[in-house]
This record gives sequence, structure tokens and C-alpha cells, in this order.
Amino acid sequence: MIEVKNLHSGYGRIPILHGINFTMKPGEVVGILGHNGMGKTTLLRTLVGQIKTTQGRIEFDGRDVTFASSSERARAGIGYVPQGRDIFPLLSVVENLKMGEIMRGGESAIPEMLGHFPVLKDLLERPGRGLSGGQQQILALARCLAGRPKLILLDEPTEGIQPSIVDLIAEKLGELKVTLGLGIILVEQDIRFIRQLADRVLIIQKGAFVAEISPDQLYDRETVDAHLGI
Ligand SMILES: Nc1ncnc2c1ncn2[C@@H]1O[C@H](COP(=O)(O)OP(=O)(O)OP(=O)(O)O)[C@@H](O)[C@H]1O
Repeated sequence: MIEVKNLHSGYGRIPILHGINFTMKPGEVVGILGHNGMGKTTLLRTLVGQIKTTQGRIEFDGRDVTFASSSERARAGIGYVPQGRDIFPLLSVVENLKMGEIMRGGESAIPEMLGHFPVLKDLLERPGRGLSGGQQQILALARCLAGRPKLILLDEPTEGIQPSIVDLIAEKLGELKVTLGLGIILVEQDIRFIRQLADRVLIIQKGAFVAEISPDQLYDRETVDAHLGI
């Protein structure tokens, strides 16, 4: 599904990613764990084309997308829910959902999204900014899924949201992974959430992956700390 080889990127002349390598199969969930400032967000933004690749290659579904624009990558099937969700605050819930499917023709995905996330049904006309943090996260996820991605990149989806919504999101993503073969790259601090969803976990330090661990190993604090470089 995605193959990343020797990926380098950064901000201006400041290099941040130093040779990232990984591959993923359809329906696989990969967790990424690392301390603040290690390059997790930079990696996701490089994969979606918001930050330019300076060296290396990104192949998605057998196609070289290393220098493709963000919208081309979105059309190819890479979805992104950034940290802080980035929903349109002044647009209503239904308008936000429409924005998610705008680049995709054919039948609307909104009824399907409301089936996946019934909590949005009673909020359709409400402006995005009138939603709670958890509701906004669900909206951001539904908006991303409305573009029918094959792979979604999630940056700290549980940040600042209540446990019941975290569980609801984990359950739905677990279901979509199986039913749609949805691939997920999950940057997350919530160990329980990663453990629930991820098939494997990559540890990032200073812009490169330094280890791969199994989700079960996440409960072994000593192993995790050692890999994180504590
Ligand atoms: N727009 C920017 N311009 C310059 N440097 C940046 C920019 N954004 C991030 N950085 C730097 O790049 C490095 C990696 O940041 P990044 O946000 O990718 O880390 P992270 O692992 O996602 O951390 P966090 O958990 O804090 O979000 C940090 O040193 C950060 O200061």
C-alpha cells in the first residue's frame, strides 16, 4: 500500500527527517511513538505533501507520489486528520462533510458517514466551532473518510477528548480496518489507544525510526523507555 524509502525532509534548510524507511500493507495499522519534537508531525505532513521531500521516495499503491501535490495524493487515497483537527469552524457539520468529498465524484458518502458516526446526525446544522472537542474529532475523521481514502494518517486523535469518545473512535477504526481494508498511520501518546488498534509500533528518535515493537510490549514501560531513549 505504501512504501517509504530513505525519506528526508525539513523546514527550509533545517533537516528534520533523516532517512525514514517503512512499508505497510492494506488494512495494517502502524503506531508511531516518540518524544516531542522527534519528527512525527513532520513525517505525516511529508507523506501528505505539505512538506517537500528533499531525498528518498514515497510509493503509494504502486505509484511514485514523492513529488505529487497534496491534492493528487488525496485523490490517490491518502487521507489526513491533523493534530487539532482543523475542521472549518464557521461551516456547519454537513458543510464540513461535503468539503471532505468535494474532490471525489459519484455518490455522496455523507449517509454512510452518518451511519458510522450517528452522533453527528443531530448536529448537522451546527457550526463546527459549536462542537465539543470529541465531536470535532469525530467530524474531522468522518470528513476525512468521506473522501474514501485507502490510508489515513492520524495525528494524536485522542488529544483532549473524553474517554467514551476515544473508545468509540477506536472501535470504529478497528471495524473499518477490517471491513474496508483501511490502512492507518497513528501518531499517538495514548498507549492504550495504540495498543487497541496497532499491529506494530515504530519508535522515532531525531527523525529516524530506531526500533519496532509489538503492541503488547507497550505495557512494558522499561522496554518502551529504553527505545524512546530515556
Ligand atoms: N514550521 C516549522 N518550522 C521550523 N521548524 C519546525 C516547524 N515545525 C516543527 N519544527 C521543528 O521540527 C522538529 C520536529 O517537529 P514535529 O512537530 O515533527 O515533532 P513531533 O514529533 O510531532 O512532536 P510533537 O509531539 O511535539 O508534535 C522540532 O524540532 C520542531 O521544533
